[in-house]
Amino acid sequence: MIDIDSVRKVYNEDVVAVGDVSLTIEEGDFVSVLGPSGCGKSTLLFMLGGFIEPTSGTITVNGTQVTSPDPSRGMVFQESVLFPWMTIKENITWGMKVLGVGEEEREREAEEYIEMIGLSGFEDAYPNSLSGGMKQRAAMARVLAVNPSVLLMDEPFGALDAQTREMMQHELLDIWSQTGQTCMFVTHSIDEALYLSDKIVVLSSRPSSVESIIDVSEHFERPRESDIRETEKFTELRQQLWGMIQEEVTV
Ligand SMILES: Nc1ncnc2c1ncn2[C@@H]1O[C@H](COP(=O)(O)OP(=O)(O)OP(=O)(O)O)[C@@H](O)[C@H]1O
Repeated sequence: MIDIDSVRKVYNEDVVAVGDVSLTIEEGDFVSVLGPSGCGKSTLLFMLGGFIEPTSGTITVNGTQVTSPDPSRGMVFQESVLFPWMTIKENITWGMKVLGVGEEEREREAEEYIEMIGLSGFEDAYPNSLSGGMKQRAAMARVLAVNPSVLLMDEPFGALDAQTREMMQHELLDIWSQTGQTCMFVTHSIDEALYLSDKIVVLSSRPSSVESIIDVSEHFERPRESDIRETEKFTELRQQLWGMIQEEVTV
């Protein structure tokens, strides 16, 4: 369980990036964060990752306070973070190597994740020879290979074309259903948040706090098909969320 308790972040003593956020995320839940531009979504995610320290308040994961980055919390960024001088397989096994996992296990795990993420046949390719979508899949495999219990994603599909983005959303749900990780997903896309999430957290404009939490799992069962986007309920929830964010922008 993730417990975010009265977390505030002030940059340079005057930019209140996160005002006062309290939130509980159950183990295995897929939670997306929406909110007006600049309301502190990425800052909140980086604090969860342990990359940035809150100015006040605490974040605990399964009872342990987050004070620094940890391999149990994997992070996927908008631009895939891969070493260009390493092959896809070397990139994926790198984190395990750093953690001291033996070669045989590294090979076995890498093969499993390469298959899971649909990159079989590209093990020995270098990142520059892959498409944007393939690079992002490899970046995800690299994070998943160290088996984090929490997956933090900052607009991971934001740089992809619409079609690839939809495919990646589907694949992410497929992987998540197999791994059961707790996911926190930051996005600007209401549709993406609705399709992927159990819950959607809407943040208010700066200084941000939790404006509302929408329970999507109440309305859509899993596994989800992409045609849930055509349902009346989806349209209704999209309009509700759009209204909330618009209201925050104009406050
Ligand atoms: N390192 C930093 N130093 C100073 N101010 C920062 C820093 N990082 C972010 N900010 C400011 O903090 C606020 C929140 O930024 P953040 O990127 O967390 O918001 P966001 O909701 O993710 O934004 P967006 O929706 O545009 O991606 C913004 O006003 C931003 O300019």
